[in-house]
Amino acid sequence: MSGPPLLSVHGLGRSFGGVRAVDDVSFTVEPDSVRSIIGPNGAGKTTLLDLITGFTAPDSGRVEFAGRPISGLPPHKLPPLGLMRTFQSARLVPGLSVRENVMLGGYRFTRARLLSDGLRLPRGRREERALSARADELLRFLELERFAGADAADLPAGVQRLVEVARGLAGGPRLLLLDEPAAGLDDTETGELSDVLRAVCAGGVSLVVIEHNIELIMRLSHAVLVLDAGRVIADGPPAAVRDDPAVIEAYLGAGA
Ligand SMILES: Nc1ncnc2c1ncn2[C@@H]1O[C@H](COP(=O)(O)OP(=O)(O)OP(=O)(O)O)[C@@H](O)[C@H]1O
Repeated sequence: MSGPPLLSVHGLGRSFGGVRAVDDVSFTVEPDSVRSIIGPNGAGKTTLLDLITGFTAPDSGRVEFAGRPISGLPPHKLPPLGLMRTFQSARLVPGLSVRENVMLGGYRFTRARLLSDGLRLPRGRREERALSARADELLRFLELERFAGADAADLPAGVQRLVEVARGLAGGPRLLLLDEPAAGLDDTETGELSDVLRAVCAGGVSLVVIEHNIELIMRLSHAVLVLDAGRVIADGPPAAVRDDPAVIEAYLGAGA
């Protein structure tokens, strides 16, 4: 890991009424790394992701991605730059196949694209075939090809989470932000997810992972940011963060 950071967050802040949800948060994501964000419920983790990806406007601070300012850009401008995210709530689309769900992650909603799709022009069909081929390639990479034609809603939670990762990769990001990818998974499924995320990172995609599963965080991360009540209370390698008394008191508890 060397060179300038892939993502730089400087002094981000946002209040909702009287609640300072994110308070002067700064951190970086290095190329080819996994950066985790942990903290108690309500610590501001999802709001921080929303501020980085343009879903919520910050009231202070700025963000740079790959050396260019991205503060103020609307969410749909970020995937073409190489920044993708998944959502805690927006899961796979039921009624669509796994392949179709993955293809959704690769669409570029430009005006020209909507026109060529709407009119069924050759360009639209060509892009459709390219997206389908890319989806199959990703499903092979994640060893999910046997599920390609299945209805996404019929799959076990562990497989659905992996398909969400595939969908996040479909647009060819340099950085993928994952909001609680292990939510609802058992130990075996979490282990599989961990292997997949490692392989994704080794393949040149950096990750930001919000998670409550500390085992996963410790296994996966190069650096961990800890939030409490909107503020950074620790930032460093996983082992140092785990042993930090402030983190133990605010989040991990005596049993961790
Ligand atoms: N749109 C909103 N309007 C009002 N308050 C909000 C809004 N979004 C977040 N908050 C508040 O901001 C604080 C941070 O919430 P956030 O969801 O970012 O925390 P979190 O760390 O992601 O929590 P969890 O682990 O439970 O997902 C909370 O007090 C929450 O109630």
